[in-house]
Order: sequence, then structure tokens, then C-alpha cells
Amino acid sequence: SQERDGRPQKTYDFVIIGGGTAGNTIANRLTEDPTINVLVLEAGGTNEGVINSIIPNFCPRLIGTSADWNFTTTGQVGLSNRSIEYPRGHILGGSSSTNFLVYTRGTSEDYDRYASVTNDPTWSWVNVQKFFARNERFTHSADHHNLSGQYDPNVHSTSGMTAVSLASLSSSFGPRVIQATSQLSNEFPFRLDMNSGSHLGVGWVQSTIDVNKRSSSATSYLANPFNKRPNLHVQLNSQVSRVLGSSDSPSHQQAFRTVEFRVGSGSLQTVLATKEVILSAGSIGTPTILLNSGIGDPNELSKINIKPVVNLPSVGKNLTDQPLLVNSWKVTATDTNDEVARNVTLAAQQLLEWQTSGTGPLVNGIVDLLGWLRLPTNNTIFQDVSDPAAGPNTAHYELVFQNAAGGPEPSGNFMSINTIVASPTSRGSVSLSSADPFKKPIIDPALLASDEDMKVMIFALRQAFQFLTAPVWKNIVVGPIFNLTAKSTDEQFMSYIRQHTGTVFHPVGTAAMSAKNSHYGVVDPDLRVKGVTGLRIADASIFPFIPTAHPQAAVYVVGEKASDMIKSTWNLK
Ligand SMILES: Cc1cc2nc3c(=O)[nH]c(=O)nc-3n(C[C@H](O)[C@H](O)[C@H](O)COP(=O)(O)OP(=O)(O)OC[C@H]3O[C@@H](n4cnc5c(N)ncnc54)[C@H](O)[C@@H]3O)c2cc1C
Repeated sequence: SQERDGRPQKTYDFVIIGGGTAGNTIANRLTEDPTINVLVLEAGGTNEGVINSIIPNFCPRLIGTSADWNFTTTGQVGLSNRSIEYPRGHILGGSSSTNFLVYTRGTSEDYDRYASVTNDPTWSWVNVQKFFARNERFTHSADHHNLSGQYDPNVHSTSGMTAVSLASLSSSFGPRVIQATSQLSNEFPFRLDMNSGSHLGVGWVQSTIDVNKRSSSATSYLANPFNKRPNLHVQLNSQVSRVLGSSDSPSHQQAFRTVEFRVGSGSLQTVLATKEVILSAGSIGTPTILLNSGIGDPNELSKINIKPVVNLPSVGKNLTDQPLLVNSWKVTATDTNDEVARNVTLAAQQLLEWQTSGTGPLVNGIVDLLGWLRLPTNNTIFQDVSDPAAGPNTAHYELVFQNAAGGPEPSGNFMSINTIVASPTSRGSVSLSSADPFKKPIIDPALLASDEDMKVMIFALRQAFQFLTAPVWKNIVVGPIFNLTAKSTDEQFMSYIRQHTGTVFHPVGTAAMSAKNSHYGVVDPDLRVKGVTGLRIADASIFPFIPTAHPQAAVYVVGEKASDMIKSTWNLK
């Protein structure tokens, strides 16, 4: 049952903090057992009827709305001291209700590295396959086109929860990118399926789209009939301030089974989990709640008058995100997606087509193809620091191909090759400025803070120019609409990059897992918070390294794997 104003009862078996990507996954799986009950506390409102969340192509419109936490970063040293918007989903489904829908798993090396740093083989690529399969329900595209040659059906599941599909074909752009991969096949090989565990190359994007609508954790794991389960209570507009400790006998550790929250701007109340509290508030929300609860670095907490309760200095540290730079070129092709932003009649037509027949350009997200690429082996960027990629088959940088300019242009047609540092070396933090639990945290994602990340971004942008030397672009590409050419110096690249880079919205790592008994980290590989009882964390904050991916698929794996572990701890069905 979804309740907006009703007060929850005072005890549950499990309380899940955050009805987001991982949180709703766990809410569904635990309530498969009718003998236990679960409360989900979600700060945001309902996803139902939120049209910008439903129509795939409208995804960017959610930024800055009430479905967004509307965070901003500190001044970023790597971005000429600019502070930038830092969106996070504030709505049932969390960021899975507001993200840009790209479905990428990362590489086998990403998961094998999680297994090796945590000393727990259950995190290896081979061992997490069943969780991808439980999550994914691969489906057809809105235009029913033949998908052969665009993906590998052998690495996909059709029986999971969250829909995944290829885009409907709408233009000459995608086929041109594919042709360029055969013309420049050494540097930019074609990749049939980047979700096979090996992602290097350029291929078609897969998205969490159910034919023509967004598929989120709210529309899949909390769909009817799951949301009608009598043992599941989802409480919206309920922001958690803290988890409260009490001494647990006989272990003498602190138990954190009491959750403090308020509904709307009402007064504080508490609810008790008799079995476990599961913290799934995301990479920003989770460390914020932990720090407010006195779980973190005791010195830093004392300075802002929060009583230190558990000494875990890694809370809020290790924030890792991927810098993104949007780069657009003017083209002679006329079948781009630019016109709709400046033509209200066309916009109304597209909306009507989506509403009446579920077809047309709005069924797609905003990304057409992706490329996952490495620096050449003789490149010297990582000669003095260790290579941050998860392994030799994992990308250093990513190219994002879009059949439009990055933003609305007054006239003309465009294409974009956006560049991302996929394996960054920079690390930032989430911290608090005061003991007020409802105050926004201080977010420093340290974008392009390291020299290596800047050098990789320069390299990636040079490679975007290189991609456009393929013969297929002759007579198509007119030139960049930014102030650089392939011949510009590194200094010129650097100054442009610092002025214009932002984020691809992938913060992770602020409550990282590490091996049992290790001197750093926040959770053990079973996702239990170190040194306490009653509290697990399951969301994007637990990754010790950023998945070399748009991370939602990996977060769903965290949700499914956490559910498995919790069920086995408590002998649930
Ligand atoms: C604009 C944007 C675009 C993105 N694009 C993509 C993409 O195309 N592909 C991709 O794979 N990934 C993308 N991502 C990233 C991806 O969506 C996230 O990594 C993933 O959804 C995170 O899941 P999570 O469970 O960790 O957190 P979330 O899904 O964000 O869930 C956290 C939930 O906790 C709630 N919460 C937080 N604090 C509290 C509190 N104190 N009390 C109660 N509730 C609380 C939040 O409201 C939210 O519902 C994007 C993200 C954004 C913001």
C-alpha cells in the first residue's frame, strides 16, 4: 500500500530508507515472504502521472523540478572553480525515475575487482550474472524493427523485472556512426553488445525503456500487484534524519534499528525495525544520514557538534564521479533531433503521436550510441600513477553519440560526441556543515581534479575529432560549434574543458565496501555496516570503485544481491 499522509505503525521487520533504485528492489524481494513486513520511507513524492518521468525523451526536463533534490557542488578546482548542479531523484524510484535511461553493466573486470578488493568471490562477474538476470526483462522496440546485428540476445534475460530495449530507428545518424566504425575499425571497432562483460568499442545503446515508457524501480518492482501486498508499506514525503543506536546485548555493539524521520515538515517521529534497517538513500543521502547519526570521522563530527557514536572515517569519502563534456558539430544532415526544441507545432505533434499510438521520436531516450575506449598502450598518462581502469579490457574514456546539439540552437542541424572520463583517478567527498539533519550536505565530486583526468579528457576530445575523419562524415560534418579544432593546442583544449565540463551524474563510493577487518571502508562485503548491528547499506554508495558504466544496472545488482543476503540471514522465502 502507498500512503501519503498516514502514519506508519511503530515497528516493522525491516525499514528501508529511500524508495530508490536499490531500495525498491529490496522492498519487492523481501515482501515475497508474506510472513514479514517492510516499511519504505521515501523523501520524494509519487512517480505516478509525472509525465516527464514517463516519456523517455523528456528525461532531461526533471532536473531542477520537485522530483530532484536540487543539490549543487562546491566550487570545483578542476572546473575553474565553478559549482554545478548535482541532480538526484527525489521521487519514488529515486534516480531510476529521473535518469537518462542508459543501461550498461560495466565489464567483467569491474566485478572481478570488487570480488578481489573485498576478498569475497560472490561479487565476481560470473557470480553476479543471476542478479542481472533477475533484474532485466529485455523487450522489443516501439517500432518493432529487427534487432539482429544490434545486440547479442545470449547475454540478456527476458524474465526479470526492469524493461530494457534498443531504441527505435529514427534517422540516418546511427547507421553513419556504425559505418564509421568499419572505416576506422582499428581505433573505433564495432561492439555488438557492450553488456556482455567486454565493452570496448562502439555500439548501440540499450535503455531502461518498456517499449515506449520509462521502466524504473517504481514502475517495475513496485508495480501492481506488488504494491498491493499487505506486508509492504511505502510512505512518501518522509525524510529520514538519523538512525539511532542502542546497545545490543550480547554483542555489546551498537544496534541501529531505530529510524528517525518526519512526514513533510511535520515533527520528528521514530519507527523500529525488529530485524534490520536498510539504508538505500543513494550516494549523497546515505553518507548524509550516517554522518548525522554520528557514524563517521569523530574529529570532523565533533567540529560541527555532532556526537561521534561509531568511528568510521571512510563515511562520505571516496566520492567518485565521471566528468562529462558536451561537444557538438554542425551537420548538413536534416534528420536530426534539433528542430523540435524550436518548433511548438512539431513538439505538439510528437506528443500527440506518443499519446495516441505510443510511437514517434519521444519513445527514445536522448542517446543513440556509446563508445568505450582505451588510451593506446604507448600512452604515458599513467606512467607515474597506477592505471585506474579495472583491467586491460576496461575503458579509460567514453564517447556518447547524440543526433542533436547538446542544447537548443536557434537554427541548423547538429550532432554531438560527448566525452566522459570513464575511469577517473580523482576522489571527492560528501560532508556536513552543521548538526541540522535537514540541511543540504557539502558535495565535492572533485571533477577533473587530477592531472590524469584532465589529460584523459583532452585525449577523448581529440579522439572525437579523429572519429569524424572517417569518410562517411565527408559532406555531413561542417565543423564544431565550440572554439577548438583538431589542431588546437593542449592548453587551448584545457581551458575549454575547464569552462564547460560537468557531470554525467554518476556519484558512487561514499560508503564503500571493503574486506572484513580492513582498516578502511564502511561496509563489509555482506553490506553490513562495520562495527554495528542491525544496519545494512544497499545503493550506489557501496561501490569501492566506480563501475565503468552508467551505473543503474550495477545498482540493481546491489539491490538483488542485498535481498538474497538478507533473505538468507533471516531464512526468508
Ligand atoms: C540526471 C541523472 C541522469 C542519469 N542517467 C543515468 C543513465 O542514463 N544510466 C544510468 O545507468 N545511470 C544514470 N544515472 C545514475 C543512476 O540513476 C544512479 O546511479 C542510480 O539510480 C542510483 O541508485 P541508488 O539506489 O543508489 O539511489 P537513488 O535511486 O537515487 O535512490 C535514493 C532514494 O533515497 C531517497 N532519499 C535520499 N535521502 C533520503 C532521506 N534522508 N530520507 C528518505 N529518503 C531519502 C531519494 O529521494 C531516492 O528516492 C543518472 C542519474 C541522474 C541523477
